Amino acid sequence: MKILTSKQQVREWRKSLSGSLGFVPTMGYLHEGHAELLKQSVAQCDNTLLSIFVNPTQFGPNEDLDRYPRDFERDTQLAKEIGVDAIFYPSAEEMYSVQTSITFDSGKMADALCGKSRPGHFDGVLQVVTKLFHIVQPDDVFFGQKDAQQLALIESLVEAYDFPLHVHRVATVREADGLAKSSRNVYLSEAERQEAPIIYQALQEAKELYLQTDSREKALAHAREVISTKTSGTIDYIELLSYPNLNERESASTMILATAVFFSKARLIDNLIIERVRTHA
Ligand SMILES: Nc1ncnc2c1ncn2[C@@H]1O[C@H](COP(=O)(O)OP(=O)(O)OP(=O)(O)O)[C@@H](O)[C@H]1O
Ligand SMILES: CC(C)(CO)[C@@H](O)C(=O)[O-]
Ligand code: BAL
Repeated sequence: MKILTSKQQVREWRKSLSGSLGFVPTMGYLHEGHAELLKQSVAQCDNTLLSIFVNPTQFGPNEDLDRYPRDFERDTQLAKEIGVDAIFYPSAEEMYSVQTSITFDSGKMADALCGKSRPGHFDGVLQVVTKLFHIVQPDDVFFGQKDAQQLALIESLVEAYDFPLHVHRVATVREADGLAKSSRNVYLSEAERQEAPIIYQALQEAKELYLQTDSREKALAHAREVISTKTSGTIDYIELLSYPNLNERESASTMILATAVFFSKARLIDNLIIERVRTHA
């Protein structure tokens, strides 16, 4: 497995390949969620590249850029076991040495959910993803449904700006007790880790309620009540929107029930996709 640290090395490696290239962008500190993305790429593509880059431009001034968990040795070992062909592991200087006045604006789709509480976050994500796609030139890219708003924005970027690649959606991988796997779960105290699975339980109950009653208000109130009474976390948002458009007013056949919850040192996100089957009398 090759470790590539410069854009030039990636370009040369890319040129040497035969067959298709699958690409899995990450911020490292890999877990089974990332492993699933990588396994799907290895199974479907002739070659797989993993990138590990904690992208500074998607972090707000008071967020966890400096303390974001890192373990490059362990990540390398896991990637090797899965059959990854190369890791792109650039420095921030390598990625951002060229100055430009051109900026990214994620627009309306970033006004909801995480975009609302992390202003500028998705502009940074789309900026780095655009750079990575141009450097790597993959045929297939793999993103997790856990970061549903990110996935929707990347799909929109790819479609609207004609990136010649296919975006694969990968279902959220969970711990045995239902907690969505996340690099940030390590920030949870023991007591918080015990109660964190309640987020997923609350979403499941609210989804059932929504399907039974068709009432957005009842579903959201239930999820809010369960999370606020049964965990010590503070709700950042709970929303029920159309997916992937993320529109509050639209009552679409595919909806997303999504939440973010602050614990003492971690902000966890989770969501469920709801397919509404219309029955005609
Ligand atoms: N539990 C999961 N199941 C499936 N995919 C996941 C899961 N967690 C992360 N991913 C995907 O892995 C890719 C890289 O995400 P990232 O490195 O930010 O991991 P993360 O665990 O989500 O970290 P964080 O806790 O910082 O959000 C993204 O496409 C993300 O959606
Ligand atoms: C897509 C990504 C690698 C861009 O930095 C990041 O937002 C992530 O890990 O989900
Ligand atoms: N997985 C999303 C990356 C971030 O929280 O910055």
